[in-house]
Amino acid sequence: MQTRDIFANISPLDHRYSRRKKNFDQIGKYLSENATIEFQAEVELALVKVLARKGMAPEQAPAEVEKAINELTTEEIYAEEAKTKHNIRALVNCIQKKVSKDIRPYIHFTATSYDIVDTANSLRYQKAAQELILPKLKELHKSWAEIALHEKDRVQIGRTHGQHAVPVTFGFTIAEYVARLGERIEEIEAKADKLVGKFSGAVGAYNASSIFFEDPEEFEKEVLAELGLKPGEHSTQIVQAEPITDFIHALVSTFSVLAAFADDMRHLQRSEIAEIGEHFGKDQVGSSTMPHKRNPINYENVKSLWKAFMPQMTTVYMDQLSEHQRDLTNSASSRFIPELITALLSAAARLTRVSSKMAVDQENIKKNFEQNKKMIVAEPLYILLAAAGHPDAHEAVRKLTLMAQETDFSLRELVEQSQELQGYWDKFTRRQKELILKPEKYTGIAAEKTEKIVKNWQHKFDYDLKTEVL
Ligand SMILES: O=C(O)C[C@H](Nc1ncnc2c1ncn2[C@@H]1O[C@H](COP(=O)(O)O)[C@@H](O)[C@H]1O)C(=O)O
Repeated sequence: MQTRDIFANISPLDHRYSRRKKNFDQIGKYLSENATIEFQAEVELALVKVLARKGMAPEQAPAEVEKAINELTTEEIYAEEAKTKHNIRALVNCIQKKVSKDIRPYIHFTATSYDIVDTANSLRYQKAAQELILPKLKELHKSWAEIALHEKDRVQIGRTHGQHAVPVTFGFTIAEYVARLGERIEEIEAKADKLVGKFSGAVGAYNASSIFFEDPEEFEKEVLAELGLKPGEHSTQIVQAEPITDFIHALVSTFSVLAAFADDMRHLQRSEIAEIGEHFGKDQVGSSTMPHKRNPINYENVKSLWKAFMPQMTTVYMDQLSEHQRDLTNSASSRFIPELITALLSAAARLTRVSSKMAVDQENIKKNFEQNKKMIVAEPLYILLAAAGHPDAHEAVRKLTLMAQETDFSLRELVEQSQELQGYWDKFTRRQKELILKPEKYTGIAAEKTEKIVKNWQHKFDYDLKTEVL
């Protein structure tokens, strides 16, 4: 077996959930180990650029450093780390070896390792959010908006506690997720914008940079501005932990929305419910032993990935604690954040694929609705009786539902058989009576609300839908 074979990798994210996808190179651009080092080198370059601009480093320093970092390889840095046992010193040494003697002193000048590491991470996560995560999630969002709009009028039984409750529409069911994902997308956008860098040295008091700069905070701002970042209000050897914690929380809670959707859709695929289906390829196998099966494997995969990565949030919270001006216990743990992001991207891509080919079984949605039709109107009936002056409407209707369960009569028929209740019934308007006689009309404003939600997000995210929102 060749060592470069992708199946030699340990993480299933490499060989199973991302690498085989055509966008892996793009993911690797921000989340791979090569990217980690490239972004760190980019921060070292920004420092040299500012030093040269200030006349401290030779004029040609940025060009030389840029050339040097273009030639850097991850392998050589790891080989150097094997000697130094310090990854950032290894990076600095490798850059220094590639530039002329008079430029070497300005590599990493006044910096501590985490001026580089934390700044580079904020930068790559911010870019990953803008160029990778947000577009991918918006694609998924659009596919859900399409379904919501297309299905806005399709009456479906609403379920609470797994029991038939009162009617909604299938579009409304999906609109919940359009709203929840939309709000999370905005949250990711906001939290990515708030990621910060630092250039405040080994304990955050600008000890080294204040030797050379009258206003070291201004110098920090200049270096970070080269990269499009800002500093936080305070830093120690590391940036304040909260901006990255909030950013990852936004990602993980988004992942939870995806998992909740997947779980709901999986339940709607149960044999007894069968209201939707996953597209099934003609050569696809459902079960190795039961040839008839069509399993909701995609939804199950998303929930499973979420189970693997959602708990990582606990680690992120633990990384908020660092002793005094820092300890290194957040170092190894934070190296797994790219995996969490990759898993989220994989789940989003999978759900987009499945959602855009979702099969909605109109017959079964109707059949399930009809199943309990006579009970569904218990709620409007009791409310209308109360509004018509019945002193104990809830109890009266509860008794009717028990009778309805024991007989073939509908609630309406039982009302008709009771002189007392019929008296209240006669006070109902035509429209109110219709709600009891035709439970499928008892959907509240499900369709309008669906349309409103879709329209809101279509406007915000500026995408076209096949089904027009008027
Ligand atoms: O600017 C500095 O370096 C300041 C220094 N603190 C350190 N800051 C940043 N990195 C450091 C530090 N110390 C070690 N290392 C190196 O970090 C690497 C940790 O590797 P891993 O545990 O795999 O994540 C691994 O390569 C470690 O060697 C201090 O003494 O405060």
